[in-house]
Amino acid sequence: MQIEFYKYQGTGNDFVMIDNRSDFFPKNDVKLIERLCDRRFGIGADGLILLENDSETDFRMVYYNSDGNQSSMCGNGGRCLVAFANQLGVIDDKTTFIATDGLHHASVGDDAIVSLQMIDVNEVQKKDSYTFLNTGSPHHVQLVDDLEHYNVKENGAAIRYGELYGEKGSNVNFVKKVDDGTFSLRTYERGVEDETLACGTGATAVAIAMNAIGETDKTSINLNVEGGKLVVSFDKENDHYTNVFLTGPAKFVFKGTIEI
Ligand SMILES: N[C@H](CCC[C@H](N)C(=O)O)C(=O)O
Repeated sequence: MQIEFYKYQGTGNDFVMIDNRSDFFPKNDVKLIERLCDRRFGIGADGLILLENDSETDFRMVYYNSDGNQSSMCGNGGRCLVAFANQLGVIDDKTTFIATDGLHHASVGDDAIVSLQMIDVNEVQKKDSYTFLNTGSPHHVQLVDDLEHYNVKENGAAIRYGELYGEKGSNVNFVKKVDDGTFSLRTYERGVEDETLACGTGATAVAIAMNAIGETDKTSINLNVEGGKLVVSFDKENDHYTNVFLTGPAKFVFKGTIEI
C-alpha cells in the first residue's frame, strides 16, 4: 500500500506526520514505524505522529518515538502537528486537541511560529546535582560546565539506562546558563536513544527547573537548542507552574509517498 506523509521540523526535532483521520494506519506495527523513521532505510525522523479524529476536540495526537514505540507527550511534535492541521485546513489559527497527557490549546502565528500550552507542573524534585520533573514526558535536568564539548550521548545514555530511572528511564537534559533569562541545553532523548537537535518537553523542563532551583526568577525564558531557539513561559504560585507555553517555529519541509 502506498501512503502519503508530510515531514515537519521544530528547531531541528523532526517528525513524519500522517493524516490518519480515516484510521488506515497500522498503529501497532512497531517495525514499520521504526523503518519509516530510519534515516537510511526510510524517511528519517526523531518520531512519527498521527493526526486522528476526536469527538470532543479538533483532533487527537498519537506520538511514536523513532524506536517505533508509542510514547509520552512530544512538545515539538505537538507544535508541528498544529502547523500540519493548519496546512490541511483542519483548523484555522487556534485549536484545542487531545494527546496522551490530556488537552492542549495552541495558536499558529506568523512565520510558522506555534505556541503550545503544556501540562501544569506541580512537582519538581530538586536534588543536589540535578532536578527531575514531568512536562508531559519525564526529564532529568543537570547543569554542566562545558556544554559545548560535553559527551551528551554517552553521559545521557548512562543516566537514561541507569538505576535512577528504572525500566521506564527518562530524557536527559544538560544545561548551561547564558544570562538571567537565557539557558542553552542539549538533550539525550529516550526512545530516540541519541541526542536530538531539540526537545520541546525538555526545553519546558529546563525553564521550569532553572526557575525552581533559583537560577532565574524570570517566568519567560529563552532556550538555545542545537536546532534553534524556543521560548517557555509560565505562571508560578509556590512550586506550582501553570499556563505553561512552549513557543517556537514548526516548519513544513516536504511531502511524499512511500510503500508500506
Ligand atoms: N522522546 C520523548 C518524547 C518526545 C519528546 C520530545 N521530542 C519533545 O519535543 O518533547 C520520550 O519518550 O519521553
